[in-house]
Amino acid sequence: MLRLIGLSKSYKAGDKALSDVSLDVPKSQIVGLIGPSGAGKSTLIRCINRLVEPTEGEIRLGEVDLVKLGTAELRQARRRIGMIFQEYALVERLTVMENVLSGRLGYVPFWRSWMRCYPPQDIRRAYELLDRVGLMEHADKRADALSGGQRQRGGIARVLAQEPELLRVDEPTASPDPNTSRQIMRLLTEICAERGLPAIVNIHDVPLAQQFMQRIVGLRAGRVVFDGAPDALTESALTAIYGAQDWHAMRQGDEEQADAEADTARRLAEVPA
Ligand SMILES: Nc1ncnc2c1ncn2[C@@H]1O[C@H](COP(=O)(O)OP(=O)(O)OP(=O)(O)O)[C@@H](O)[C@H]1O
Repeated sequence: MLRLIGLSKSYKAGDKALSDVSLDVPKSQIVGLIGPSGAGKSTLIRCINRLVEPTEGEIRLGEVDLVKLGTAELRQARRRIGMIFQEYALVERLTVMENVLSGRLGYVPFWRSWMRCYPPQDIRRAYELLDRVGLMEHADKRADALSGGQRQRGGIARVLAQEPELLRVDEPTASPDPNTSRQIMRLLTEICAERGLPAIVNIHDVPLAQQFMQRIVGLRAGRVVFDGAPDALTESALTAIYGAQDWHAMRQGDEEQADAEADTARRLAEVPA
């Protein structure tokens, strides 16, 4: 369980990026964080493992307030917090297997990682994870030989190798292919349910968030202005999050994209086999 209590962040330049944010994310719950550019989504995600130091508030993971930890304890605690990035999911020149094993770096002695000599149980576990994300037959390929969606799956396996108690996910849906985005979201939601993992997902695609998230938190100018189930995200809630003008522009953009996708599908259907 993750508990944020009265979290605030002011950057040196004077911007108040977060104001008094309080959130509880119980086990297995996957929360979509939405909001306009500059609302504070990345700041919130980064504050959780103190990559950005909060100005005020508490960050409780289980019984521990991460804000109070010293450097060595924080390093230990960070192993329990997985981060999945949209880009840079894997180290390209390493194999998929080596990438997954690198999730164990925080747990094995330095010489083992340097020699790439991981304990047998870590290797067994890495194979299980590759199997779970559907990459078993790609284990020995270099990461740069994978498609974008496969790399994201590899990134998920690597984070799971870390045995996290919490997942933070940065924009998993920036993929140009909507099918890939949906597959990745489905995989993430299944994995959170299977492992009882709480997750916070920084997500720009509102319809996708509504489809896959159990709960949506809307930020605007560093404050939580919506916190509820996806079907409670009405026009007026979206206007409170994005502002009337931006929300209508976004919706129009979505409709244009849906039209373009339908048009492409129609054309493809017309092409003789
Ligand atoms: N390193 C920094 N130094 C100073 N101000 C910052 C820094 N990082 C972010 N900010 C400011 O904090 C506010 C929140 O930014 P943040 O990046 O968290 O928003 P966001 O919701 O993630 O935006 P986006 O969707 O565009 O990524 C913005 O006003 C931004 O200019």
